[in-house]
Amino acid sequence: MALDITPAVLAYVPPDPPLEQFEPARDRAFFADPTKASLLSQASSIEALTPYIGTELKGVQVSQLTDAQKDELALLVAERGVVFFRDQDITLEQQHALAAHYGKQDRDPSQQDPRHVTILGHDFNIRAKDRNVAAYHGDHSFEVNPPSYTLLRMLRTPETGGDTIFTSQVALFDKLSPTFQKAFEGFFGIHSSEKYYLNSINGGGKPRRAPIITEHPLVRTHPVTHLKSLNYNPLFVTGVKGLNDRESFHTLNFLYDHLHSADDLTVRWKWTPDSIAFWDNRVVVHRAVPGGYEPSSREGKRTAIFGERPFFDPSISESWSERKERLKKEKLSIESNSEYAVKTNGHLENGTRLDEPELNFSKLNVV
Ligand SMILES: O=C(O)CCC(=O)C(=O)O
Ligand SMILES: [Fe+2]
Repeated sequence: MALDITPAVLAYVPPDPPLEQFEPARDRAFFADPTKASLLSQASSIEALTPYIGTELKGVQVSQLTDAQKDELALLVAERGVVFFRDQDITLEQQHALAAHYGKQDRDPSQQDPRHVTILGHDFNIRAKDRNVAAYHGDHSFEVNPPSYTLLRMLRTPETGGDTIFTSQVALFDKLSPTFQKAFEGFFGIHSSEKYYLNSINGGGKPRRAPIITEHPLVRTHPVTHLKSLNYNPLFVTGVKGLNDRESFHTLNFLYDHLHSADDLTVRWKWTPDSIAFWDNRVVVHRAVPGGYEPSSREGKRTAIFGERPFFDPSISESWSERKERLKKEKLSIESNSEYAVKTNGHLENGTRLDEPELNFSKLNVV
């Protein structure tokens, strides 16, 4: 395999240097009303698709959101991992404008218009190949500043097939034993774009940047929710820093198993034309389900923005279960505090309940 690809790499010198680390603008979720009243009161239905991840909003056109609603959507995405919409009336330029609201757009070095990535249908055997979008991944996790808010809009979809699966890394961390949680909190994953780069070159592409290898904490703190999340994906994480080869191999195998047996922490989205998935790429991994449909019947456009450099700060972070426990206790002790009660037990005018204490991290959203 190495012999097949080496000559192509040697023959091609990419024009651009790697991106330097930068400080992104403050996460827009910090600007949101924690109750998200403006966004949610407009929705005709708010459906949590699974307990841990994924909410579908109906009756909302993302192209029509006010700036306040866009900020509230960021907070909802950060809390629920991924938010879905159907029947959206939005142009590519409007999609770019929406992305730009959230920060500096991730520029994909392999695309003609690097502001977005064109996603096509996938036709291969998921069991035979684990080097592409069928492998669980966080988009561009090898970047120094990997993407945070990421939006995929499907223009065309097959009648059946071509679904995408999203899994919560917050929940994946939470389901580890306390002993593994502690151990992993000290680890750094090695994220590499080498395979991605080689695939691109071997597919006839001319990526603008050389491959990069970046170390990121294996457990990260979400800057807004302050929840602890695993920061692993099998497509780009090639090793664990400081472990010897066998230790690294078996640790990655464990993580692979942990992720691939997490049906309970996962949502599977069936696309229809003009539907959207908007996810927080910092705390969610996803995979495309390939095969069984005509690839040319599927096309999407993905936009993303650069997030902060992943960090882990134990002094401000909690696991999902710790958060739930604390909110339960605090609620008991400050039940008479009406402001808090509104934030954690709000009801929409139309009667739809939106509290779910574990989904409401309002106390930390305002730091
Ligand atoms: O094709 C898909 O379903 C997912 C593609 C993907 O990985 C992405 O948009 O980041
Ligand atoms: Fe992806």
